[in-house]
Amino acid sequence: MRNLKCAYFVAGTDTEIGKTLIASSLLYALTQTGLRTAGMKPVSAGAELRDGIWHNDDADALAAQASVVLPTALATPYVLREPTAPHIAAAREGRTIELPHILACYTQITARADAVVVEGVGGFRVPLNQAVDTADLAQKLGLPVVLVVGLRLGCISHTLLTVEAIAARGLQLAAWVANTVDSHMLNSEATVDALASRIAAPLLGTVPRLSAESHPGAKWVSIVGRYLNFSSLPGWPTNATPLGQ
Ligand SMILES: Nc1ncnc2c1ncn2[C@@H]1O[C@H](COP(=O)(O)OP(=O)(O)OP(=O)(O)O)[C@@H](O)[C@H]1O
Ligand SMILES: C[C@H](N)[C@H](N)CCCCCC(=O)O
Ligand SMILES: [Mg+2]
Repeated sequence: MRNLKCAYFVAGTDTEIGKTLIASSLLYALTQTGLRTAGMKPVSAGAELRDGIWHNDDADALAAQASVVLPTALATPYVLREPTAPHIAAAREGRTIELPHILACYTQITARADAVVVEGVGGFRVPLNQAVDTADLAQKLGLPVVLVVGLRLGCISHTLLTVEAIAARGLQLAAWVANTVDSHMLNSEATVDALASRIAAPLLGTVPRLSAESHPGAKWVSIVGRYLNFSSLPGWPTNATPLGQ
């Protein structure tokens, strides 16, 4: 913990809306500054067996942008096999997700890294077991939250509910990102404006829907950073150069 300069909890308005993409982009930008960076996906649901090891795509994506190599047992203490609600996936494997174990892993990670990005699972109140959910995990970690909004019809209410839940846990909403899920959405700019006028935290930027055609041969993690200005994040390293420059 002594060396830790910054750490963030990346939450989302839903599952499959870009948390991993934005968390990876954050890690990419932090790694560029020369910091020792680590990614954590404490609970993952959906894994495939390769060479006798269960792999989760999110955990692998974060690890690919981090400079500190962590054992899976620390970075992702719960690699669950089925791509379903984690408490259900865990129960079907005869496992129970335990918050104290996740917190102990996080503490060990902070001893090895200067910057840590933790990705949540699904939306903000996904159950982890019968007693606790992702919001409890975020609260116990006590990290500033970066909220990824999946920009599509319905996201206004999802976002405002999530912002309320973050505040109810006494957590700091450090910033939010609008990530385009539906590129055909009507009035997407007005939607972002409507959210911006209701959220008392900075908008890091709006990420368009990327495609192999729009950005041929490009690494998406670096492309995403061009649309985001991370500098308002608490603890953001002062030597970081905006990725668009
Ligand atoms: N702006 C974007 N442009 C193009 N593809 C995107 C964009 N954002 C996300 N995606 C794609 O959408 C899918 C879901 O994104 P991602 O895995 O980051 O979501 P998530 O919120 O982390 O999901 P989960 O709840 O499973 O962790 C991925 O295939 C990702 O590459
Ligand atoms: C499998 C998926 N991609 C996520 N990892 C888990 C999403 C759980 C959502 C649970 C829910 O809110 O209903
Ligand atoms: Mg993810």
